[in-house]
Amino acid sequence: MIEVSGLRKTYGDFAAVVGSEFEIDRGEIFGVVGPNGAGKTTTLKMLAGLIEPTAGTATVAGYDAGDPEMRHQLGFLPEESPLYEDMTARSYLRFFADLYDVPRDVASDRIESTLDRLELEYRDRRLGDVSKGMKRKVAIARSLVNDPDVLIYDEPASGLDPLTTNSVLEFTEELREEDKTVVFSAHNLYHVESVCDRVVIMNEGRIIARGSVAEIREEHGDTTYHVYSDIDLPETELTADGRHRAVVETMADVEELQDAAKAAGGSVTDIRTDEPSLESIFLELTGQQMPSPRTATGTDAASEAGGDDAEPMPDASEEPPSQPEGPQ
Ligand SMILES: Nc1ncnc2c1ncn2[C@@H]1O[C@H](COP(=O)(O)OP(=O)(O)OP(=O)(O)O)[C@@H](O)[C@H]1O
Repeated sequence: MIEVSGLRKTYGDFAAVVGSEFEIDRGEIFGVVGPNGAGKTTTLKMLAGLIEPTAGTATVAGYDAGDPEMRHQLGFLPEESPLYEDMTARSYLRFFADLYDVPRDVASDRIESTLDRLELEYRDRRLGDVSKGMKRKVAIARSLVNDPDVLIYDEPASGLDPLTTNSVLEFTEELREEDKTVVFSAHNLYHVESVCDRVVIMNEGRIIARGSVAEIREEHGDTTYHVYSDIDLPETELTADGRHRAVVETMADVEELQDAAKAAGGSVTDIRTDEPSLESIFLELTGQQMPSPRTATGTDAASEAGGDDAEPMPDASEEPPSQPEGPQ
C-alpha cells in the first residue's frame, strides 16, 4: 500500500530524513517513533505529499506522494490540528465532506457513524467551546470524511487524557479491521507497543531499528530470566517475600541453576522471563529517554469534562494544507 525508497529531505546542509526505506501493507498499523527532531513529521508529511522529498520516492496506494489523485485515498491528521472554532463538529465535518464532493446523504451517515464510534458528544456545540480531546476526535473524524484507504496520523494521541488516548487507540485498531492502512507517529512507546503491527525507530533522520515490536525486542533487547529455587544457592538472593531468586541472561545459565539446585538437594520452583520494554530498547539505541506514558498522555480530564481549555482561535490559514481550504 505504501512504498518508500531512498527518501531524503535536507534543509540546506541539514538532513532531516536520510534515505528511508520501508514498505507498509494494506490493513497494517505502522508506527514511526523517535525522539524530538528524529524526522517523524518530515517523513509523514513527505508520505502525505505535503513536503517534497529532496531525493527518493514515496508511493501511496499506487500514486506518487504529491499526486493530487492520491489525496482522495488519503486522510492526514497533522500534529497540531486547529479547527474552525465558530463551527460545530457536525457543520465542520459536513463542510469538509462537501469539499470532497461526498454526496450529502452519504456524508451525513458517515459523519454520524464516525462520531458515534468516537463517542463524540456535543456535536452541535461550537468547536471553540469543546475540550482538547473532543477537538482531536473531530480532527480524526475529518480525516475520514472522504473514506480514504490510507490514514496518516501525526501523534494522534499526544497530550490527551488516558481515557481519550485509549479511545483514540482503540479507534485506530478498528480502522485496521476495516482494512485501512494507518501510519502514525508517536513519542509514547506504549501507544506503539499496544497497537502497531510494525514500527520503525528513527533517530537523527535515520531508521535505526525496524520490525514488529517482538522482532525488535529479539534483535535489540536482552531477555532476563528470574529463576526461583526452594534452596539457597550462591547465585540467589532472598526476595522481599522470602524466596530464593537468581536473575540470569541465558537459558544455559538457567540450566546451570537447575543442576546446582538439584546437586544441593533442592529444585527450581519457578522461572519467569522478563522482556525488555520497547522503551528500554529505545533508550539503549538512541541514548535518549522517552516520556513515560503518564507524562506523554498528560492529564486533560478536567478539560474533557469542563471544556474550558479552548485553544486560541486559529487563523483559517493554519488548517493543514492537505485539506481543502476552509471558509475565510
Ligand atoms: N522547514 C524546516 N527547516 C529547517 N529544518 C527543519 C524544517 N522542518 C524540520 N526541520 C528539522 O528537521 C528535523 C526533523 O524534524 P521533524 O519535525 O521531522 O522531527 P520529529 O521527529 O517529528 O520531531 P518532534 O517529535 O519534535 O515533532 C528537526 O531537527 C527539525 O528542526
